Amino acid sequence: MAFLNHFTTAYLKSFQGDRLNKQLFFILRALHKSASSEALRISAAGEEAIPQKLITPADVGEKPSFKTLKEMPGPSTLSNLIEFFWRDGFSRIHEIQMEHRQKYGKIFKSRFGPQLVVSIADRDLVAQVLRAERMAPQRANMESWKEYRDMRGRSTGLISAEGEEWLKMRSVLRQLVMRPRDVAVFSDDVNKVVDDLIKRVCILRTQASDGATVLNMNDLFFKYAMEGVAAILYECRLGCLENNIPQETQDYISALHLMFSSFKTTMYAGAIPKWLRPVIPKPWEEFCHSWDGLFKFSLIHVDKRLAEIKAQLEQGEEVKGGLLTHMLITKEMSLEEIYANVTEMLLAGVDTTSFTLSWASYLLARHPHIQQKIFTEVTRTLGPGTVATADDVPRLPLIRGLVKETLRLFPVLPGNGRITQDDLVVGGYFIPKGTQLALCHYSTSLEEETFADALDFQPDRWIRKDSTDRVDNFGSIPFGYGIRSCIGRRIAELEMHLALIRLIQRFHIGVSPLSTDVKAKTHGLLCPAAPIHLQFIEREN
Ligand code: HEM
Repeated sequence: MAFLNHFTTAYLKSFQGDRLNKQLFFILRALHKSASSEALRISAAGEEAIPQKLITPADVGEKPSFKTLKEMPGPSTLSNLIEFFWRDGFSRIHEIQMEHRQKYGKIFKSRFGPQLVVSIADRDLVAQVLRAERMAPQRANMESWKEYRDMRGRSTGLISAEGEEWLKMRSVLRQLVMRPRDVAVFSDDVNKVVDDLIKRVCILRTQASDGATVLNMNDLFFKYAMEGVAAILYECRLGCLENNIPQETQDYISALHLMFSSFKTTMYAGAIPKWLRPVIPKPWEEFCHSWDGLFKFSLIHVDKRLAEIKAQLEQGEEVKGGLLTHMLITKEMSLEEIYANVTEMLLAGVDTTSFTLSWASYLLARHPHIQQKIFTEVTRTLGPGTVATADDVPRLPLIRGLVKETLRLFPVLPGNGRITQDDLVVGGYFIPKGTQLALCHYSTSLEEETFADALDFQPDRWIRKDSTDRVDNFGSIPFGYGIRSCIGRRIAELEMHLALIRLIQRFHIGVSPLSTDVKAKTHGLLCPAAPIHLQFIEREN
């Protein structure tokens, strides 16, 4: 989901902010106040209803004490250019976030040509911005995504849609997958994919010279995540974990790799102005080519299910099914909207989940004592050999802590974006409506004030001691927050929890001598900078 990274949005929107003066701010605020006093945000499962809070002059004191964007510190355009284009800053976005936080403080600005981005690297300020969101928050300018869809006559999906269009689709989808109990029904489907994951681990380790090592875990988890999410979205199996992967699945994987491996290329597709495309055609061509591949795959699977449903109805049979069947039968979304949403969800759901699983198993391997503690919890709670379902997960707080802690240390999306829909005062600065914000989740999740010994891997820090003890959420919000947060969160958690439980039940996971100390790099998402090789040693039950 390279699109979510704040630096990728840098080119997207021209900034008009510094011009607004403080007097105008008071007039605008007064208008906003009357319009929004009773506004409540949509209440959704897992999306708390929060009274909309706009920043008013009263909030900032009778005498305005806020500063303008001109006064905000930050790196110069030139140093940014050098950092990104000469020093390959694109692969160190998470580190640059930390460096800038250190150097410029909780809030700073960066300029990328005409685009100004305000970065917010503080838990409480991030909370303030997200709590003040309106009904349909905007993440970034999605012009290039929309242009492709218009060109091909396709609809936008949740990621690329905005405003009313987005709100309509979101209200359909959130009813289907936002609550843990909505996705619990997919436990059996996901467990079948976990069966295949375990079989694959067994095959791969027997092929290794030591009979234990699986090389490049992310390759395996990529296939697992794709198979898992497709089992839920398309209600079918793709064969990713088989010895011979079917051609159409392979074509899809290539399209997906093209979208991400050429991260810079796809980023430039949006950055390069249309008039320059005849001179530099490759980025836009590759961008369109990978989208063609992704849509083609969804069309095949959605159309197949649609044909099955029609045949069943013609036979007078009762139609039963999962998510896709529900969407096709209820027709709350048009067929084009269904194509677009399953395409975007599959795109969003594979690398995110597989990187997190790779990091989680790497961390387990690096911390055998913690792994043993989790193994003990799992065996004591479930008993030997039990295949866990979603209903068991609440009784396994360390498994949940493992995933949360992994995402705190390695948030797949190290930064997220928002375009302000109101004028705001944040951290003492006046930020005009329409400003691109970058929420620096990587840096907030490593803040000592929120997480003691922040660099240490401690899954048990997420276990509540009593009902009053709340681990502060805004320090680490890997799935985002509020109405525009990750729609696939519960699906991802189900896939990760069930896979990790079974791997821990069956194997002791160790670091292979072939794997050195693996660091993170940013490649759109935060991913391992080197392949992770792990040993899987069968446990004796
Ligand atoms: C570890 C796994 C995952 C992580 C860490 C993750 C993280 C995120 C984040 C941070 C956002 C942006 C939220 C915001 O702007 O506030 C997001 C959006 C989104 N994610 Fe995920 N995600 C994961 C897995 C998935 C899966 C499995 C799916 C689909 C099945 C999915 C589908 C989406 C979609 C469609 C959006 C856009 C939502 C909207 O704009 O309404 N994600 N995700």
